[in-house]
Amino acid sequence: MKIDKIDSDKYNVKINKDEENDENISEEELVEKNSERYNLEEENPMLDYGNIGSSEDIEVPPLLIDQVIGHEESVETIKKAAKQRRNVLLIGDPGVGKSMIAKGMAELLPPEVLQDILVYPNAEDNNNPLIRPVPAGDGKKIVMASKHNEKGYGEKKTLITVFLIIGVMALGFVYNQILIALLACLFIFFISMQIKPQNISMGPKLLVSNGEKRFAPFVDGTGAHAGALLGDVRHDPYQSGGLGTPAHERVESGMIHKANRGVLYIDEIGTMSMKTQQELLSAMQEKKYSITGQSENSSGAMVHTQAVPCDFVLVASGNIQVLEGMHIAMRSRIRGYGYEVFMKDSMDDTEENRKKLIQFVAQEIKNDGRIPHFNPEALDEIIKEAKRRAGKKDALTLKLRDLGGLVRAAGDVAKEEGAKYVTSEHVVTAKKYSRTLEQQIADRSIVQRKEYAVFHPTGGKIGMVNGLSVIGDRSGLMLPIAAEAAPAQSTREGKIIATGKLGEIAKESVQNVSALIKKHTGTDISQYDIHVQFLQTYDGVEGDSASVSIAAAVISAIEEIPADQTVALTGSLSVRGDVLPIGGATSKIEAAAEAGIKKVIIPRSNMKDVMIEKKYEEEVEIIPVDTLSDVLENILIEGSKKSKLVEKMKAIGTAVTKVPEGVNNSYNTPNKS
Ligand SMILES: Nc1ncnc2c1ncn2[C@@H]1O[C@H](COP(=O)(O)OP(=O)(O)OP(=O)(O)O)[C@@H](O)[C@H]1O
Repeated sequence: MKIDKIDSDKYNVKINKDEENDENISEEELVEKNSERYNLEEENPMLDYGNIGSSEDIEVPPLLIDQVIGHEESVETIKKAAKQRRNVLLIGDPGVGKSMIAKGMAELLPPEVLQDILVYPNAEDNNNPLIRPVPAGDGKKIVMASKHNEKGYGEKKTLITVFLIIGVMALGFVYNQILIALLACLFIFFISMQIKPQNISMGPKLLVSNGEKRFAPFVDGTGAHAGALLGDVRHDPYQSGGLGTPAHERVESGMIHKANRGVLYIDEIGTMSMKTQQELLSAMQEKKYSITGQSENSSGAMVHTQAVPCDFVLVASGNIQVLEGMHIAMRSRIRGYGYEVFMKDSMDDTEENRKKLIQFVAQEIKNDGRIPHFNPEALDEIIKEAKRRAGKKDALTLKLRDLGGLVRAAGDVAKEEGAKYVTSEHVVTAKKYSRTLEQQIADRSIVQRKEYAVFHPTGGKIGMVNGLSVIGDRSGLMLPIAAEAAPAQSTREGKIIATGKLGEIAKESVQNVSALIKKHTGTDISQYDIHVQFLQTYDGVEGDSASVSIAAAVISAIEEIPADQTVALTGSLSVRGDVLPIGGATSKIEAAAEAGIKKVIIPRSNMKDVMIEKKYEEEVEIIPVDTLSDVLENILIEGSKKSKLVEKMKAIGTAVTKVPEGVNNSYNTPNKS
């Protein structure tokens, strides 16, 4: 900590020296300056492709589980779970491969133990159909044999009926009693329709068929209602007089039964009703579950089959919030008889992982089947994008569903041009088409805000700063913040009035900064009513990283020192005045550059995450900071008021570094007196 602070002071001196010439800095100089700070030249060296001419030469493993990229530990656990038939709870972001892993698990379960399930009528109790499991493949044969008997009988019956009718009509002609003969024929016809021998109407129905399956079944029960999940018995209005369809014919299996001896996958399990989760739990415990009509008003509710086997492995998944809606007993069951797996959203940027990523591209092309293969430069462009999307410099994203979208979009562009291979240019073009909704909203908001002059990236203004935020996953957004300080109306203490969704964050950061301001500038902000406003904030904006910006706006307002409008800033502020890391550094810097900002202040610890596109490197200077005083030094417009304030504020950093080594200085806030 001590060394950090001393370094940061030195660094600030360097920044200040650099800034003497900032006004006339050329694009090349700016790139050089930025590259010194965040090692541009290190970024994305080409992968050695050896004798790989295109993604066509990359082998795609036959088993789905071996196609899963970047989750080695999770895959290990899944393999263990498959061997022992354990339940699994997969927690992770959308699109990181949860359902893919569950499908892969089904391939690992032994297929030779699969069963077909037949349902038979019960002669003793019509409403209690009988269940008979048979080895996979036999179910169909049994039903076919029964149908064959039925067909033979039907043919015979038709033949006899036809003979009888012809005979009666002949007699009618002979004795000239045609009308009586016609009535007799009609009677014979009705009788023949009603005759069904016992053994034929008792033929079974195939409830679950696994005959042609090479692997254990994988059943996706996501979002299924109770009937589809647990089975149902259809309603039949013709129940009186024996005219209706027999009860066993109306029984429908549920997903839990179809998943017997395989995998039942349920995404967002926490959104399922507690009742259904409870039923699912008892099915898991008993490994068999009787089917009944799910609607109380239906005739199906009277039917109750014998217990139907449902010995499935449950793979439940969702994001971390899903745990809130999950039945406690269900979670405990998975924990006790299975594994909980937390899935990563990024992997280290190593050569091995880059190779896995190009294997992913080859897989997506093969699965899509409609796009050309990628040449090495295009593969490199995908690796670069995976780095950018990870939001960290030494990482590659594992949100591969989204990245797969870019692969397909690039393929479509190449196909439209009739190109043999997808090139890096196609990938760059595709990025424009595969922008997320949030990116499109962010882009449009920049244009709109410029049009309506919500922010002006020139000159200085008191109490107004350009904050930066992210919406969605990775879309940067300018977040202009205005603060106004007026003497408190109440004699006891001032108020912090912050409007909009980010109000709470604004209040917190003003409270955080109040102690610092009082200690180091002597200004007691409780004597002011402070108004903070986020100008034209889009609802989905996340505001954690706005605390440094709010503090800067408030200090500028109280001290009446104008803030530089060519500067944008982001960072999370600690109560001690340290600027802590935030997410989405790259997209925030790019959004600032798009908006015409010249300098962006970011937490120093985020410098390793900066991967802005080449075109922005020439447009914007990135300034790393450690403390609030560094921020003020860079954002406030030069003048005697500023120099005095920054001098005082800098005392925080120096005082903190003077804590003796070995002492945990987080509990030793310097005492000015
Ligand atoms: N780790 C991965 N390795 C290889 N391909 C992946 C991986 N993650 C995602 N994909 C690709 O993305 C597709 C979608 O992933 P999948 O449906 O498994 O994500 P998910 O985590 O289950 O998402 P959700 O929670 O939204 O259902 C996969 O079919 C595959 O093509």
